This record gives sequence, structure tokens and C-alpha cells, in this order.
Amino acid sequence: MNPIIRLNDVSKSFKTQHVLKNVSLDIEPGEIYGLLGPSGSGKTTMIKMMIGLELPSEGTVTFKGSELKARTLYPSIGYMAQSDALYEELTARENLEFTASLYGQKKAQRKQQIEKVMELVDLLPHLDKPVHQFSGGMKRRLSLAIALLHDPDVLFLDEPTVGIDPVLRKEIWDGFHKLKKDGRTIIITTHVMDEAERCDRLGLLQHGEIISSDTPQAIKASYGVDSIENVFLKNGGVSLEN
Ligand SMILES: Nc1ncnc2c1ncn2[C@@H]1O[C@H](COP(=O)(O)OP(=O)(O)OP(=O)(O)O)[C@@H](O)[C@H]1O
Repeated sequence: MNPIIRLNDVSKSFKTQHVLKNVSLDIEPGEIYGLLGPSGSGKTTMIKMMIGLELPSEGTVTFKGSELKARTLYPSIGYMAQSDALYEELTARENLEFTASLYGQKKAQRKQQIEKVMELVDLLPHLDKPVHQFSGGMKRRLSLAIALLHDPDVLFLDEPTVGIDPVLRKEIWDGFHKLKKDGRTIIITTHVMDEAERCDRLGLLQHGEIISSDTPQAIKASYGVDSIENVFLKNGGVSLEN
């Protein structure tokens, strides 16, 4: 099977700072792939390169076997950035309507799709509330709903559950697993250990390098530790959740 995304010997520098070094990675269709690493290890940079928002300094990135092209890429991906890009004065519905109009969704289809994604993130009762009245966690969930609105087959989620309590986080993860069952591919960055364990495979980033890319079980077994956190500690790193 061809990978959805392939990073081939990718390095990225900002001026003299080498953020990623010789990263090679395949993301397979239908998997939930987690990028895990300490703050500043390059997770966001890597996601941005996968969707063409940053260019590699060296190496290549391909999407479904071809070089990245906005025209083919953007209709099939959903991206949730680390900071919410919401219109605070508008209601949740108006924010969603605006995005749906950019994707050219028909009015009849829009209403149903808006309700479906708001249900998934447990915000349906707040559809007509202005966004400035939302809590931080509600804004994250609305951003996630926006990323899902055009039914993309590949989702890039940069710390989607920051500020979301554990109960709701579990519900959102149940939603991710439903999307996966539907055949979607999900690439997600996280600092949270219980989320890491819910991924099919993990890429562990440390000092700009992928130190491991495998299932959580296989990674723990190869380091002889009982938690992913301990893989970093054993590798001379720091705790991830502080
Ligand atoms: N546009 C940029 N210009 C200069 N430096 C940048 C730029 N984007 C990222 N960096 C630097 O690259 C490094 C990696 O940043 P990145 O945001 O990818 O890390 P991260 O692992 O996602 O961190 P966090 O978990 O804190 O979000 C950081 O030192 C950051 O300051």
C-alpha cells in the first residue's frame, strides 16, 4: 500500500537553528499516527511541512505519492492549528457557515453537516452562541468541528485536546476512532500520555530526530520500559507533561 504521506530525509532549519534533522517517515492510510515530543522538538513544524505551510530545507514531502499541490491537497485534508482561528464576534454556526461557504458546500447539505460535526464535539446546544462566550476548551472543540466540516479523508490535528477535560477528551477520542473506522487517516500531535497510547503508531521526536516510529507497545518493548514517558527519560530527555 502506498503511504498517504512520505517524508524522505527531511531537514528543516530556521536561520542557524536546525529544527529537524534527516527525518524519514511514512504515514499509512487509515492509521492514527501520533507525533510526540517535548516542547520545541519540532512537531508543529513537521505537520506544517506535511501540508505545505513550511518548506523543507532539504529532502522531500509527498502526499499520496505526488509532490504537495494546494489544488489537490486542500480539498482532502482538514487542519486544526495549535491556536484557534475563530471569529469571536460571530456565533459558532456563523463561523461554520463561513468555512462551509469557502468549500462551496450547498446550503441544504451545510445545515446537516454543521449539526453532525457539532454533535461529534459535543457543542450542539451552543450552536448559536457567540464564540467570545466560549471557554478555551469549547473553542478547541469548535476548531476541531471546523476542520471536520468538509469531510476530509486526512486530518492534521495540532494538540487538539489542549484545555479539554479528561472525560470529554475520551469522547473526542472515541470520535477519532469512529473517523478511523470510516477510513480516515489522522495525524495528531500531543503531550498527553494517555492520548499517545490511543494512537496506532507513534513518532517520537527528540532533538529534531525521530528516535522511534512504531506502535506504542513495540516502542515500550524495544526500550524495555512500561510507559512512553520512560522512553524519553531513558533517552536522556525530560518529562513531557510539565
Ligand atoms: N517560523 C519560525 N521561525 C523561526 N523559528 C521557528 C519558526 N517556527 C518554529 N520555530 C522554532 O522551531 C522549534 C520547533 O518549534 P515547533 O513549534 O515545531 O515545536 P513543537 O514541538 O511543536 O513545540 P510545542 O510542543 O511547544 O508546540 C522551536 O525552537 C521554534 O522556536
